[in-house]
Amino acid sequence: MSRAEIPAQNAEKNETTTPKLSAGETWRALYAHFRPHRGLVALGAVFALVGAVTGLMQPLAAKELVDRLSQDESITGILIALTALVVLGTVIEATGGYILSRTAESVVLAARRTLIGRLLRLKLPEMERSQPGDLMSRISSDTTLLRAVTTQSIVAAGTGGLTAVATVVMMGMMDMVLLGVTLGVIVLIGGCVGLVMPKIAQAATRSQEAVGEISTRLERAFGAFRTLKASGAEERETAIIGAAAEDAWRHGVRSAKWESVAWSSVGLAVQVSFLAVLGIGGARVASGAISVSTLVAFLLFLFYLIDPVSKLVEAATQYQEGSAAIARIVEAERLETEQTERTGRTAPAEKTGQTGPAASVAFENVSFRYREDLPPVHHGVSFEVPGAGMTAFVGPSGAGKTTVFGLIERFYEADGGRILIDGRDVRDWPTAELRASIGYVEQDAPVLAGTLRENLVFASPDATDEQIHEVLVRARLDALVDRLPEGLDTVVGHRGSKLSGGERQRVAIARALLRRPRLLLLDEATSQLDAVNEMALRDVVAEVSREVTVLVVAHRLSTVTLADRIVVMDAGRVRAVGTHQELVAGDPLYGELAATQFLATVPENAA
Ligand SMILES: Nc1ncnc2c1ncn2[C@@H]1O[C@H](COP(=O)(O)OP(=O)(O)OP(=O)(O)O)[C@@H](O)[C@H]1O
Repeated sequence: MSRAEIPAQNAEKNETTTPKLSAGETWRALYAHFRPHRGLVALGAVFALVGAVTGLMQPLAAKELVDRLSQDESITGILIALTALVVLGTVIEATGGYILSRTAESVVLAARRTLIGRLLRLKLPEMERSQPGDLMSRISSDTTLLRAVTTQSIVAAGTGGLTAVATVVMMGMMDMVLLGVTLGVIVLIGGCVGLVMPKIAQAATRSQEAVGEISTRLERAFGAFRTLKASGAEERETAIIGAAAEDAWRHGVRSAKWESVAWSSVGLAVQVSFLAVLGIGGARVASGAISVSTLVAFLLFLFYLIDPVSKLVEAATQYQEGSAAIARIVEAERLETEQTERTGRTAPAEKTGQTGPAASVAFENVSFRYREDLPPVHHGVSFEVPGAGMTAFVGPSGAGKTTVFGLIERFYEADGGRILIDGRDVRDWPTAELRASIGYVEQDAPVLAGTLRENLVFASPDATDEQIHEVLVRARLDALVDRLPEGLDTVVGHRGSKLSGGERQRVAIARALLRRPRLLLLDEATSQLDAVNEMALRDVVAEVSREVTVLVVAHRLSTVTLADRIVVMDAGRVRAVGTHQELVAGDPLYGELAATQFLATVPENAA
């Protein structure tokens, strides 16, 4: 993999490039995360401040100690006071540090919860535009960068600033000339630190983007692991993901470089001022302008200035990293979500053992396109399906059959016409209630990582063992469960990889049935099933359709011949509706499909 290929790879994920937030927007976004925790942060700040003040009193005690020593006075009292100050200061600072770290974790938790809640409610088109891996890295990696900026760095900036001012005032009280020298050095070097700050933010943004790219690529590879292996693509993908990791490393190193420039500037500022104060202060002691104890106290104050100045620099660098992360978090938060809140009405899935009447479905002149820049997929689709019975949708690949299901589920909004379920426009149904009435089995019959039981109860977590057993029998899965070493608690592997294609399909049907739907949408797998599996599936669907409205995107003759009615779709339109025999005789496209695509002859008992 040459370096030249990497920009091309990145070009694909244009849509996930971090937006630039203005300074005000960045601050407001960070403040929104900090706001709910401001009480605890304030408490942490008070502790930090008290700790700093006790630290600040130590030079005064030390000055008193030196003075008493030089005047041959007792130092016991002042020694005890100094020890108490040190111990107290340490305890207070440690408590403040704990409060702040705990609050920082709470900020991360709240940010993660919000993001998880929003991302799982994304509108489907938004999800299709995004990179799931990159979105995952925003939840896992970017949120951790909020940890410091919303707590420690705010407190560090506040307490550091206050302590620095107090220290400077005390230094001024000791000697204005030495203070002038100290501030001169600090301001000069501080200016240089200010120049490198934006570079830290830039490097942090790039680094986070590269981490997102790693997640995106990994998600792609793990999602098609068999294909990856069968294609012999391991090395290529390793190189691509490795290049993204290298990108993250490069920008991390760049950020570390600028951070170390900032830190060494702080060290330099302190050392140069220390030497300057020592030289000029020594001369002032020699000339009698100040006493030795004043010089000692001033040097101790200078020593104490290191901490607040370091805190200010640390706060500034953390702010740069936080601003990189917050831009990516804000972008994810701005993605459009669905309103799927539940209404007062109980959804069928929540009733115990009760199935409502089978739902009727009607499309009235529906038109739809997936995106403005894509051609329409439906050009005025109309059909009517009464309650119960089975309706098969057939047609050439790309005719718009699966899209019918996406519109019924309201994953997408139709651009024109109406879709009626039980005579009621889907736009007037509360989304949660609408979906609770529907069982949906996708074409690739997704089975989730976990146990068979977890898969079955995914859509109806309150299902009883009896209900589970009932659907297992209906989906002809009971024999499989008996065979499995741990029965329902057998782990089925990532995406159900330990099950056969037909078993996966029946698990998906069982899951949908457990929801006790009034309408079952079944997108039949295009892959061929063996005769036993095919028969099992056919029987299950036929049985279910006696009491539930079943719509099937059919790819097999065995399914089609079972249907009460067949809707023939072509290029986004319904061209004919009828039974198998009517259509074989009356519709040339159907006749051709029956003869070729279904790859089988009509069974003798066909309807
Ligand atoms: N999420 C999507 N975004 C953009 N275009 C899409 C999307 N899903 C499907 N399409 C396009 O819409 C058209 C209809 O797709 P649809 O899946 O409804 O066809 P189908 O009749 O079910 O096909 P098949 O029998 O191959 O499953 C196709 O041209 C497809 O490329």
